[in-house]
Amino acid sequence: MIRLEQLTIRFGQFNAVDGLSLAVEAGELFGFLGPNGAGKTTTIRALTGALKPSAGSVSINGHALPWQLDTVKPIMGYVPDTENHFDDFTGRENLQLYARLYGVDSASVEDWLARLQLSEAGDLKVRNYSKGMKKKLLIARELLHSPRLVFFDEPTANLDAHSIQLVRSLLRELAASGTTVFLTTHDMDEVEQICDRVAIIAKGRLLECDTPTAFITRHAERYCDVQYDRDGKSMRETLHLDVPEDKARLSRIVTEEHCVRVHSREFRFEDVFRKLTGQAYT
Ligand SMILES: Nc1ncnc2c1ncn2[C@@H]1O[C@H](COP(=O)(O)OP(=O)(O)OP(=O)(O)O)[C@@H](O)[C@H]1O
Repeated sequence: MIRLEQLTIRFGQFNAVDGLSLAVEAGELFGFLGPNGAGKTTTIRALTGALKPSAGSVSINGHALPWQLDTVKPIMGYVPDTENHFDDFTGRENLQLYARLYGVDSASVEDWLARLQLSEAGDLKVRNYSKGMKKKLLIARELLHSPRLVFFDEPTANLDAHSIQLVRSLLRELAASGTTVFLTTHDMDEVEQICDRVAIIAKGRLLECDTPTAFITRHAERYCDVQYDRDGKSMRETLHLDVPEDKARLSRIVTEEHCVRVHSREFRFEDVFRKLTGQAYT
């Protein structure tokens, strides 16, 4: 569905995206991660035809962007990280306007208002919406025309815990129905919960691309917290079990001290992200 081949986007002398190659297949929920300023939004702007590659290429279903944008635009949706509603219109009117533009049945407006739990707020002017409501309206708007490929730039930022769960379930449902979902997020739990595959970039370059589980298996570091009692004083240490001295130290504590607790730490996707991007920035 998506192919990036050595994509480079230059602003003056600065390479915001630097020789990035990626392939995303139809129906994948693909996480595109990186620290602030890594080049995620710039890449999405190239993928939605808003920026022309300085070098390399971007294609969707074999159509090169931005030149063949008109061919692929009808199958694409883009939920940016900032919303651009008509504030003096109600939520319902905003969706009705887009439904007419897309040639979509008005029943679809009610369906999407309901799916994003906005039916009750549908007749409220958007200027009176909360940030979270505006984000959900944006998501509804970009899904009205049943796109086969949707770009989401931090879709759960500013949402409460219920809405976050609602949107995550929706993203999984979209992928299950064959829609390709390209997601940027800074929420590493979200990545672990819902992404099929993930690419991590830094300074515009690809660091690694794989499933969340494979990332964790490959990069896992085993730590344990140990607590023991010495002469009535509580002592705590954190030991890195992949370092021989720490492993020997744990063995000594367990056999020679009055050990109260040994607690192994879970290695999470967030640890992988910090490890990889930390290395990229040192
Ligand atoms: N129009 C522009 N002109 C000059 N520099 C730009 C422009 N757009 C983006 N940049 C620079 O390109 C780099 C990548 O920006 P981008 O917005 O793609 O990062 P990001 O990964 O989306 O970051 P964040 O997680 O903070 O949203 C940044 O250094 C940014 O300042």
